[in-house]
Amino acid sequence: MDDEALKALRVRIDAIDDAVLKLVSERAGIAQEVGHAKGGERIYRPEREAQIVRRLRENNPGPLSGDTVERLIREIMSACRAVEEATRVAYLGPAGTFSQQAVAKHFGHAVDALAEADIDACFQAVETGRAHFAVVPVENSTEGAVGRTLDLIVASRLKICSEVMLPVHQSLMRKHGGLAGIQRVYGHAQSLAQCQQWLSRHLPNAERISVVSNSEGARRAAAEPDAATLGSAAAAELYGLEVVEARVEDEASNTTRFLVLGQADAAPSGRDKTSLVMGAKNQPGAVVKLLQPLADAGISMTKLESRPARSGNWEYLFFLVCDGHRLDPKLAAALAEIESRAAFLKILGSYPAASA
Ligand SMILES: C=C(O[C@@H]1C=C(C(=O)O)C=C[C@H]1O)C(=O)O
Repeated sequence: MDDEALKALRVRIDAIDDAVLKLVSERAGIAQEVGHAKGGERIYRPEREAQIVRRLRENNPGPLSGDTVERLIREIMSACRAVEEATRVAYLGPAGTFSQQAVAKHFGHAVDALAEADIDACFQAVETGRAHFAVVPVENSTEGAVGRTLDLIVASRLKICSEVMLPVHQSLMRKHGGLAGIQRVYGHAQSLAQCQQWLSRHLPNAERISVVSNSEGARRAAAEPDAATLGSAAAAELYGLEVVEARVEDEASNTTRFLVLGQADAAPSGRDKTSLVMGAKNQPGAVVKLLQPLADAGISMTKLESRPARSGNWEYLFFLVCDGHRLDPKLAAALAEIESRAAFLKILGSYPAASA
């Protein structure tokens, strides 16, 4: 391309950037007005943001991917919210964890992300008002449920107001060098489990050491030249490590689902999910009886998970996710019927279904 042609294209790009800036500024101004109209109510509206994301994904003319369009509009909404108030979001720290990535994916970068020591502290941060929201992992497509999150949510008064699906790619990282000479591999138990086949094949003699977080593994690997760690590639930059091999997870579609917890759940968005937990009486057919009202109403259940209730042996709690909002008349009726049959029922929240 000759210099003149390049120059002409850059003039067009500059004009577009000026227009983008003008429009984004105008958008922030309107969001500010909406914020004032809300008058002290909470600013973040997950159902509205989900609708905006869905509409733009549907209207996406290309060549940008749907995921990219979502990332851009979420970042713009993040910036617009920040003009109104600094949203504080607690997550399972330290920095560099997948939980921090989930915060950025959902809330964008214009929030105060607070790194907490454990999942308990994430709940407490919102319960005590130190944070507005918490983002906590609840299940992984390879490794299953995160028990601590389920146990805490039963007792907490916090509500689920959103979900975040994060594709999880594990990297093997070390201070310097390749696979040769790696004696130990650090990682969070979930990460080690997600990569066990790969580790057995490529590093059969390395010891696997479970640590509280992948970031702790990164911290150790940075100090131990014969050690490596698993974790998000973001940690490599943060801790001065080299990525030896990217995408070492056994399942290419490895995804972790996170919940956003707040003081209230979300209003209907048009495509929602509802999470609930119920206690079954210790009787034959009790679980079937509890689920029957959903089946009768033609409501599909996307998840059923059982946990010991910890209130005596052989008592179980059932965590259930179904399609629909608790305010939809059909689901509301089914829930009322379940409540009349269950030893215990708690609705954990209705929230927009994630688009990807
Ligand atoms: C502007 C609003 O407040 C927040 C910001 C939004 C945005 O930037 O589009 C959307 C929903 C809210 O989280 C609104 O509710 O419309």
